[in-house]
Amino acid sequence: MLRIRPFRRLWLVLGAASFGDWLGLLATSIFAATQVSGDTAKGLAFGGVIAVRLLPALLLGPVAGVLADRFDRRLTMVVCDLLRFVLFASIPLAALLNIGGGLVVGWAAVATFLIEAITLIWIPAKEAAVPNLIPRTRLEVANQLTLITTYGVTPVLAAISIAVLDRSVRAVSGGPPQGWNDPTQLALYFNSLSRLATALVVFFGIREISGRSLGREEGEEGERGERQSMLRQFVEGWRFIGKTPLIRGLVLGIFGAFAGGGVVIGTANFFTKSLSAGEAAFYLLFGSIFIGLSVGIGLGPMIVREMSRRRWFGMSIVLASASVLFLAGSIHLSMAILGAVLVGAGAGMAFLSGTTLLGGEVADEVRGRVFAVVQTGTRLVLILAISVSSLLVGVGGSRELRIADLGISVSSTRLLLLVAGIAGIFAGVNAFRQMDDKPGVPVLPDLWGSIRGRPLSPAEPFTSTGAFVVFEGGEGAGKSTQLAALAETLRQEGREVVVTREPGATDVGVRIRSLVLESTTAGTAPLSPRAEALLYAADRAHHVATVVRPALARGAVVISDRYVDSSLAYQGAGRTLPVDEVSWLSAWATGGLKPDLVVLLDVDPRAGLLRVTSRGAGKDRLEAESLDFHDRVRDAFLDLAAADPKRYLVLDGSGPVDQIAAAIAARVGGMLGEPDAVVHPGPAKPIDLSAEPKTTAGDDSGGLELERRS
Ligand SMILES: Nc1ncnc2c1ncn2[C@@H]1O[C@H](COP(=O)(O)OP(=O)(O)OP(=O)(O)O)[C@@H](O)[C@H]1O
Ligand SMILES: Cc1cn([C@H]2C[C@H](O)[C@@H](COP(=O)(O)O)O2)c(=O)[nH]c1=O
Repeated sequence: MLRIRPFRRLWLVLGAASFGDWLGLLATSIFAATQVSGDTAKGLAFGGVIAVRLLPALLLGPVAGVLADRFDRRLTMVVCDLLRFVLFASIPLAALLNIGGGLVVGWAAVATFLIEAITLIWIPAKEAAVPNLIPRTRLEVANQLTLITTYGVTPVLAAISIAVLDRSVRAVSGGPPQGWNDPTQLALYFNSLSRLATALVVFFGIREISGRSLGREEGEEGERGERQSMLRQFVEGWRFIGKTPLIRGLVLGIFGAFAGGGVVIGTANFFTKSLSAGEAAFYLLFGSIFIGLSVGIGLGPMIVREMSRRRWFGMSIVLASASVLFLAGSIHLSMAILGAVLVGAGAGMAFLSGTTLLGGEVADEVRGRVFAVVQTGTRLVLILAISVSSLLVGVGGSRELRIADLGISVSSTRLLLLVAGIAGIFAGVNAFRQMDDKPGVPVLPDLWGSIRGRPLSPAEPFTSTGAFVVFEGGEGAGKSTQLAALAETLRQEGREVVVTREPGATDVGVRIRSLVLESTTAGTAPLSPRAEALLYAADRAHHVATVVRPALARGAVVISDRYVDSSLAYQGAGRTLPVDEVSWLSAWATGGLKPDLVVLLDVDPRAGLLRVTSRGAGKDRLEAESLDFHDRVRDAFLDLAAADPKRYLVLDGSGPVDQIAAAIAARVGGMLGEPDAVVHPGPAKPIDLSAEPKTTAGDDSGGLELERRS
């Protein structure tokens, strides 16, 4: 990632600037407190500076995004940083003027307000520029790097630096620091210089940030007379957010997550009391949330791997909110610490996936405005959630609930956490629904598959008016015989029937069939199991795309001699390749197309193979496999049928041909209805890898249907 020159430079300056900003935040607050005397005044000065930092979001937030989308982002960043350079330096310089503590604190507050207002413009410009510097596929890693640098490494470094600076100054001067050598003042000078450095590097070293965007080109045209008004740009930004389900889901999800986080922060102090834990527990819980955040941001993508980022976002919010519920029910500090780590992990993953989605899926011309809304909204939601929840926790008191020997304190704090958790879960589910890019794909199997690098694919959109019947079974089970009989019956009823098979129903398939079934010539290496699986999958992909789907779309009844189950049984159980991998491969090859009915003809492999050899044509490569191999194949077929009994008709293939044919015709006839009213049982669904075997349902099989083998 850091090999990309403009990104490397931006990351370095952002790291330095973020370090400076954290130093600045700590220093301004401490600095203001040291300018006045008395506990109350110190507390007011400290809190006042923090409050003033949050205030501009209320006033300027919405406009900031318009500026980021309207003007050259590089110049916007440079001008903002030069102004911040001057303002940061002005705070300690004011103290040197001997104008009195009150005025110095007043100026610190004004300068902080202005700095924060400028930051509101700088952040959307920077956030909107980053996606233009790197390929989309690397955006997540870039976000990981910047988030960990900004919220993980630099705040810790800043706190350590201030402490070390303070100690060093005291050691050198032999007393408390005075005037310019005060570490808080030095930190502010450093903050100021870091902003100057950022401005210079962005101006001279990262010209790419100026890249053209439609909106800004429009802006330039506007200078020739057609320029959109700022008000219109502002309104359009909001309209875009309101009308685009992905963005709406993202924004609401992020707000929900921040509201939950705010409630956790607002109630944290009372919560630790309700655990009867000491003051240190408060800091322990905070530390745990931060550890969780780092885990979520740093390890999240490695854990979920191929998971759809849109799904991951909603799921992360649900994880964080469910963990808030867990926190609400914690009766011991160890439980609360686990809950706090999980809250942090969920929030970190939501933060990372949300930022990446915003960067990757929002068009450049509105990106600044969307980032500005998120930035402003999150601050407001956070302040509201913290203040309202810290007010409410005081109300209501607490009751002691005795369950067995445990005394659980049921306080308004826990109730608030409960409400926040439930509301967060709703926000997460709502975000998931609005943004889902795999509708119909079951969530947990998809998550499990993704963790193992094989996410489920959504079924290809496809309207079928026909029906898809597949014959499966071991060698010589009687598939071709029964398939021909069924086709004849259906044709006599006046239906369009397409008889096909795997492998070998297409020109490509014929060539694949000879590759997989012809015995290897002496001296050449035998076909490897994986290559064999891929060849069957390739045949299937082409077969489904060129024969099966078009026929189903026409309304025909498609009857295929073998399909996906043959791969699961032969390559999975027979060749002992991981069945879920073979299943995933077939699901991908077929776009998730499942048959409406699978007729499984079960015969003992010994009998089946005898039938095959009695045809006198010799054995192909698979027929020549060992009896053990064929036994495994048979068992696998029966297990698959048992796992999805409604979709299978399992018949004893050693019975009389006519009886088997009658049983099949009855089942298929019942499924299809009257010839001119073909009912398709349901749309194609993705293959669910998590299905556990279930018992076989009874059916109209004329007494031939097999019991499930244990
Ligand atoms: N129920 C049955 N009872 C006795 N013989 C049968 C029965 N069904 C089919 N046969 C015979 O068994 C042999 C194999 O039948 P068929 O070709 O239909 O099986 P298959 O499952 O399609 O075989 P393959 O695995 O080679 O595709 C044929 O000679 C057929 O006439
Ligand atoms: C589709 C499919 C088939 N096979 C095997 C099963 C048989 O041994 C042959 C096909 O021969 P048939 O006479 O047409 O039945 O191929 C397989 O191993 N995997 C598959 O996916």
